[in-house]
Amino acid sequence: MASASVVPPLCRPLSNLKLQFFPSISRRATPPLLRTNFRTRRSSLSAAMSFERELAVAKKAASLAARLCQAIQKTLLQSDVQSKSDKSPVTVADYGSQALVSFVIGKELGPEPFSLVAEEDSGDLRKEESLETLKRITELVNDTISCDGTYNISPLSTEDVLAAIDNGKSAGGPHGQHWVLDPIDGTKGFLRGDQYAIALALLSEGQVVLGVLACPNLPMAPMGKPSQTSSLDQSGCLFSARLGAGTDVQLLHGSSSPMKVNVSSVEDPAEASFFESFEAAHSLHGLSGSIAKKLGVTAPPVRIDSQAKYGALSRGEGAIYLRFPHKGYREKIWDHAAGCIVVTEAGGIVSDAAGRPLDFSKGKYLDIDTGIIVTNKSLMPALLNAVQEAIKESESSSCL
Ligand SMILES: Nc1ncnc2c1ncn2[C@@H]1O[C@H](COP(=O)(O)O)[C@@H](OP(=O)(O)O)[C@H]1O
Ligand SMILES: [Mg+2]
Ligand SMILES: [Mg+2]
Ligand SMILES: [Mg+2]
Repeated sequence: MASASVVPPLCRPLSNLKLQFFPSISRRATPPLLRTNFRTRRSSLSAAMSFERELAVAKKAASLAARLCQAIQKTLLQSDVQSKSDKSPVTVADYGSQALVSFVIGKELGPEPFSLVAEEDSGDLRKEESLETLKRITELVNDTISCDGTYNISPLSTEDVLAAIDNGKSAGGPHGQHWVLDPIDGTKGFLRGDQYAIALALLSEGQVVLGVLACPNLPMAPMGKPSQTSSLDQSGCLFSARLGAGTDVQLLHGSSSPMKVNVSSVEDPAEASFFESFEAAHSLHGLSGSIAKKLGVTAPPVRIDSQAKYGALSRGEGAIYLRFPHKGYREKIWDHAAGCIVVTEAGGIVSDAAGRPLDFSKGKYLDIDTGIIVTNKSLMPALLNAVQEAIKESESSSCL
């Protein structure tokens, strides 16, 4: 475990950086109707159908969690901790982020319990040898809340933090409403100082109805094109999407207005570029290469970590995302739920390798055929053909 000295004092760098762009969701300003439980809310058509308030809560939660992750990643890079085999600072960030998101949802939409399907649980943290780590996480969570200033509460105890993390134990499924959280998606990218995302979605009756991706290291200016305004490059992006309402992007921290985004309209594969995982262990780079070749894509793959790939695609950067895990790997819903709605609301299509839409209603795993492919409506038919041919070829060559 890393020493307490690597934990940054959050208040100092963050004290003047309150989340000023969410004043509308302060508890006091919330109409009483919207503070009732989910079942009651569903009886109010306008509130139930729009999910506007839930989206504002999701943006607030993900942004606050991003604050904590950014502070930890900065320290990781400065102190070179990422080169050690001990990955505990990441664990601290994962737990802290999950606790914060759970805390914000509970504060904003409580007091009734909510259902959260999340990646982390508190099992290891409850062990005696983890007490110092738990105290550090608690301190980080309290610092982040107090620097933000929205919630005037007494500091959370270690038990409060454990309970907030364990809110994420829900199994999901086809009925009711379930928040779906990946507190840090792209852990390996986070360690390298590369891309990662805080990914939060809401499932209602088995369907993803909203999603946000906080991408602290993804600049507002498209990759490879530095913006004229350096502050734009420093903030990171917050993507948000609501069913039927499109996808927006805005600065992760700051007061920019959300801007509507659309996926690429490229129709000629020769002009398309494609994303895939940075980590070869997460996706078969050889298979994507042969698909790209069949399709006529000439640009080399763009390899980045996390659901930042979905965010980048939603704003028209690149035209295709290919993900083919090694045999036996089961995809989890928190790795795709937010990214999926961010892309589909921007006009894209997300499917498995057989062309079926992803089904988020089956619990924490996605039951998918072979892989996940994402592109625009024009390219999808040709992409599906190329995918199926390439898979057939790779299967027959592995039988030889
Ligand atoms: N063998 C494997 N095959 C496919 N995905 C894997 C994997 N091992 C881990 N992952 C998932 O890949 C995610 C990162 O995706 P990407 O490669 O696009 O950055 C990880 O999310 P976490 O970082 O949240 O654990 C993890 O859930
Ligand atoms: Mg993940
Ligand atoms: Mg994760
Ligand atoms: Mg993980």
